[in-house]
Amino acid sequence: MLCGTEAIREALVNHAEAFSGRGKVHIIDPVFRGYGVIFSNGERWKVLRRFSVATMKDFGMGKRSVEERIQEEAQSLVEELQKSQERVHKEIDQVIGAHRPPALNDRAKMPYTEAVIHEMQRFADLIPIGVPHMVTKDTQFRGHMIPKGTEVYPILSSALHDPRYFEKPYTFNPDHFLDASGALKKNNAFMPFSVGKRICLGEGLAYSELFLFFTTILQNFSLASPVAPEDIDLTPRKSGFGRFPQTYQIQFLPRQ
Ligand code: HEM
Repeated sequence: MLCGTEAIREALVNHAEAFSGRGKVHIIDPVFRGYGVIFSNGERWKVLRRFSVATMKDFGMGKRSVEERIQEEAQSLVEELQKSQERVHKEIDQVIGAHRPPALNDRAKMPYTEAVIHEMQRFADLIPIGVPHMVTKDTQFRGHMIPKGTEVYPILSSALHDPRYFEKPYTFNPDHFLDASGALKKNNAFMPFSVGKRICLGEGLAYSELFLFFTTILQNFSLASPVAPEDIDLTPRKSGFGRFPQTYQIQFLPRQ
């Protein structure tokens, strides 16, 4: 188990090649049988990773077209949610007028929104024990000899709740990602997508979606809960390989 920000970074970034193997996930392995970019190893993984990155680039990842597609998706989600309140909307449209959808280059000017999204990902801690790695060769690490083939779990939760990097690790607080002047602050322990050679391949896409969906929804609605805030139970429904939240009721209140 790799616990804590430094241990995870030292292994997955400083010894990136040695720790780039994929360990076994026993309930999933019989399905994937070592195929697919997530569960493959060696030359097969290298080829698949290069192929996947190239394919995503061909499909326009990081280009304007993907941004537009996500905006459309976000917009249609908003439209779904707005259907029952069409009258209110007409009124809003007449009084306020049409708004342009949020765009990715707004991010730089929205440090607080960015901090909230970072904090949501940190607090949600979706993949607490990470996806197992495997050392590809005998490796000296922090005075220990780790034999080739050893499975290594980067405990992402230990970084996302590292008290040396987050003042109140178990409290939702966007200030964790803001400096004194209100600018977005990089935090080395923020690694919901992991780090190093096997870092999530969809990081850019997932983050773009989170930003565009979140800002599009909040541009159009205020969110509320029918339950008093102090009665909301934040204990996850299940916590194992994934950390699944409970089911909540949420109110989308169209903004005036
Ligand atoms: C919020 C959403 C997501 C989170 C939190 C997340 C997190 C992760 C994590 C922790 C890993 C393991 C990294 C490691 O082995 O150290 C991973 C791997 C991976 N993710 Fe994601 N992911 C997300 C969305 C996506 C999306 C949208 C895609 C596809 C477009 C994607 C594709 C992959 C792939 C292909 C790998 C395996 C990379 C490899 O083994 O080389 N992920 N992800």
